[in-house]
Amino acid sequence: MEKVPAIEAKNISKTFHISEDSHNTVKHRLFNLFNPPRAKKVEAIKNMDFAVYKGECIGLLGRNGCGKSTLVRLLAGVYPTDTGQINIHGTTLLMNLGVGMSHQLTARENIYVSASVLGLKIKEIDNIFDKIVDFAELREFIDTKIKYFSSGMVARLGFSIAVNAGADIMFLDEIFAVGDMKFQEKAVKVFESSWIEGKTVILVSHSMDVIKKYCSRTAFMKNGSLVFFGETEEAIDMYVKDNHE
Ligand SMILES: Nc1ncnc2c1ncn2[C@@H]1O[C@H](COP(=O)(O)OP(=O)(O)OP(=O)(O)O)[C@@H](O)[C@H]1O
Repeated sequence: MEKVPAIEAKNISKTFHISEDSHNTVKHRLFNLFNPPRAKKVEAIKNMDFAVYKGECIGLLGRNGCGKSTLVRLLAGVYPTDTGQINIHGTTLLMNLGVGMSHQLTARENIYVSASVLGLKIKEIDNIFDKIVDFAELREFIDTKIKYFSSGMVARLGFSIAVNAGADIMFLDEIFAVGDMKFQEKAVKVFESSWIEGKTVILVSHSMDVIKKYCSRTAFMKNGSLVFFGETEEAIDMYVKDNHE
């Protein structure tokens, strides 16, 4: 079958500039009037080149702080890149602890906002609204602002919107880590259903079992670099070795 690109990343990079504010007492500040806090550079993503094809389920592995979330945020358009170019072919949805959802809005409002960003018309959202609410099991909280939700509840809502509104490309950042057991079982069922067919999924997870089960190819990242992108088994071996270094 011919490979159709869903995501093309060419030479992308992202650096964060963090100020190290150690002068956090009045005394410290006075003594350091002419010695401003130092700025620290974090090269979160270093010159990456890769392509993901339509219908692939890709795993993303690497130790804490290696840049996984930054990479999916760049791909989903949450952050601009410093260099390079990202071409996305299709609608995207980033699902992690509430990114893309407004904490000042209720669950109901977030459903309408997120689904319209995915290109659905109000009538179409009306039609799938109940399905989204039931799948997320959040009916009694539907008019509650999501700032009062637990992280698992936000994850459930986001996943339910993703499943029912159906973006072409889905970035799922640690979705299996936040939900409770019942939700995880549900999420697994979705992965094993026809829903996944034709969709492109980037799955960030520290769970080897999940990655092994669903990902045809896996990327292994270290210190902001893409060290390997290929056979899932090989990527897992690298990740396990890296954890023992
Ligand atoms: N908004 C930000 N501002 C400044 N620095 C950031 C920002 N987001 C991430 N970083 C830094 O970039 C680096 C990569 O962070 P990132 O969250 O992408 O890692 P990760 O691989 O997703 O980690 P984890 O497995 O813990 O979720 C870290 O050093 C982090 O401190």
